[in-house]
Amino acid sequence: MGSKWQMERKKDPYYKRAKAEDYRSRASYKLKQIDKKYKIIKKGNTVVDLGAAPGGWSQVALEKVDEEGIVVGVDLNHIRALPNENYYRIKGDFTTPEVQGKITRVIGGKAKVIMSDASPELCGIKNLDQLRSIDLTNSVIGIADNLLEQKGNLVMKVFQGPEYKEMLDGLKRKYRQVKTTKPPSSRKKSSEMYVIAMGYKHKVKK
Ligand SMILES: C[S@@+](CC[C@H](N)C(=O)[O-])C[C@H]1O[C@@H](n2cnc3c(N)ncnc32)[C@H](O)[C@@H]1O
Repeated sequence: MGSKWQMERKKDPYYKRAKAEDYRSRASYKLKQIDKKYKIIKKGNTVVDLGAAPGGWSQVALEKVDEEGIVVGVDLNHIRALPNENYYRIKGDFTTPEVQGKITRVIGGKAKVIMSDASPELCGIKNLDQLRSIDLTNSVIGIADNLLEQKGNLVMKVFQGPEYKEMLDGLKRKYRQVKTTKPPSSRKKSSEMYVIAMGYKHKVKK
């Protein structure tokens, strides 16, 4: 007998599908559903996957970019290797200049897509968790400011909190189009949302 969480997971259709289709995570379907709707990743793109372990989003991105593009997965945790020669892994904290420098060196220029499914480590204290979430979101937006090429796309997971609207307004000034979505594979009880910011314009000074 497993735990309640393990039992629920076994019944989850996306978990079963991920196992059957050889994806490392049920989260793969979130990116598939987002990309089907917004067409954010194209053949030949350079994609940076922030908070990539175990690698489900990276697998989907690799299918999309094909052999002509590259995907870089970054995580605090080890990401097991994938067979694709155009997949690069970086272990570390992407909020640090050191890891950001490594990403820049690996892509050798700018990225067409920055995506982040990163979740902060939650401690259960609401205010503190909200702050951690905002910090992580701001880091992802800052990385996109530095690494995205003109007309590039950003996809990131966010948790709705007090600064949510302000964050969206900030993105609307920098991107041609900003959408929010909760893909069908995102659990209803989770407060996560995904922001899709398309067509990066330029860095806007506050
Ligand atoms: C929900 S998982 C990502 C799942 C992934 N999209 C997939 O499909 O397999 C969130 C990940 O974000 C990573 N993460 C959170 N904060 C991070 C940070 N500052 N630097 C690097 N990775 C981070 C965690 O270690 C965790 O592996």
